Amino acid sequence: MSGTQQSKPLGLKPTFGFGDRLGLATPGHFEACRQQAGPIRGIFAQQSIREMQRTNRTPDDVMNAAINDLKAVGYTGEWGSDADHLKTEKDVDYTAAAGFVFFTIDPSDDVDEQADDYDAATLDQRFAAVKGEVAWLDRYKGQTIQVPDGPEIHFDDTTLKRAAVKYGRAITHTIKLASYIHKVMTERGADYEIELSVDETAQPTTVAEHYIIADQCRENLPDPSKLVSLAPRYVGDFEKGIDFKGDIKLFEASLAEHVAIAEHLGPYKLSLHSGSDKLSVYRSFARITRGRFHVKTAGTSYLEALRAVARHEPDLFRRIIDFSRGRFAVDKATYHISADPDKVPVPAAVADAASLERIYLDENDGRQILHVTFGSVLTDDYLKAEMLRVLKAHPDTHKQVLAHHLGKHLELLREGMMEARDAHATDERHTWETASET
Ligand SMILES: O=C(O)[C@@H](O)[C@H](O)[C@H](O)C(=O)CO
Repeated sequence: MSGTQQSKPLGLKPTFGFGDRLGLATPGHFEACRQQAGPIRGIFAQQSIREMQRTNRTPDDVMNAAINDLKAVGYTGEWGSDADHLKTEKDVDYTAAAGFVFFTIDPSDDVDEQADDYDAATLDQRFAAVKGEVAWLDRYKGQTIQVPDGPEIHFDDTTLKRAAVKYGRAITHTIKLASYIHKVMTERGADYEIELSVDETAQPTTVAEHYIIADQCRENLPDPSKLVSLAPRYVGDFEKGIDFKGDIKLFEASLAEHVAIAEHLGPYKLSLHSGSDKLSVYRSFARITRGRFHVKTAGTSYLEALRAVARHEPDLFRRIIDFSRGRFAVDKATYHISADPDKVPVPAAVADAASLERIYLDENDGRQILHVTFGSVLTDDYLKAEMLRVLKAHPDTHKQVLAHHLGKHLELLREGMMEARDAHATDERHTWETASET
């Protein structure tokens, strides 16, 4: 298979992840890129281990769906593949064998998610348990570091203890898994790149914690240049399938500090997970990162597939809604979402098909009910077969709704990049334009 059909590392170029849980979305994803991406590169094969487990799909299924659909549209440009939320060496073997070249390390199971709430006594107790794993602590002890164009960070004892308790074991896990990825890809003779993601944790990553995580990666990864992306836990709420919740000005100010650290210790991109539908922050995310970003989406494409089903077979859409409502209480368990099904009318109470589409695909609570139950629907033999039948019978509708919806995402990101370029036209610092040439 020719090189142009294989995914490749995309370095510091602006990238957008198109998670496809069905294996039929790439035509619409590619069309969205064709219409709106500009210099943003598409990562057309992106699934987490969790998603593949929930949909009974393999890394080969995900990779081959992207390759075949890109070949079908005659695309010979560069594109990426993201083996997302990897936690173990087995996850690495499983996805590397399918040809993935971008590996998202997720050490969140080793993050102490209550660390910010510990009082001094509890913090000392927790610190005693991790002390043996954080020999790096002395490197920062008593230091005050002024990050160029960024925050002044004071590494006082409490800050260091809290960072050690919160991320100490996650740093160890990251270095170990990154070293294994390096070994596997070197043996395969394949280039690769890494993202570190702690986005799915309860408490925001402080600038001191970001600095320590990135500095330790720079010191200990076999090839630090392979760390092209980092997803801290940002301030604000990034719930699945709906727009950003929080103070945008606070988010922008915090993001600017994270960007300064990434430029100083990297450079590497900042990554935004659960990027689906975060339309209110996209322009500032692209502007403040100056186009040095990665955005990940997945659930929103599943919802657009349901929109295509709703438009052609409303009775099947009703059946999927009823089934999803029955599964919601169980499936919502691993997500941080605020949907309340009691606030959403059951399909039998909504006669009009257009109203049902609006309630369950354009309003927050309905979107989240359908979003988090994707795994149950896509592992129900009848509903999955019916959904695939309708989408295969109406590929143009599926492609059109995806291109329209994901196109809105890309358009806002591109506008933010243009704002950055205009604002920094005379700035000699690396901007997204030079990155996109490397
Ligand atoms: O649900 C998943 O496992 C993925 O969508 C994962 O959350 C991914 O990293 C993401 O944030 C896409 O929106």
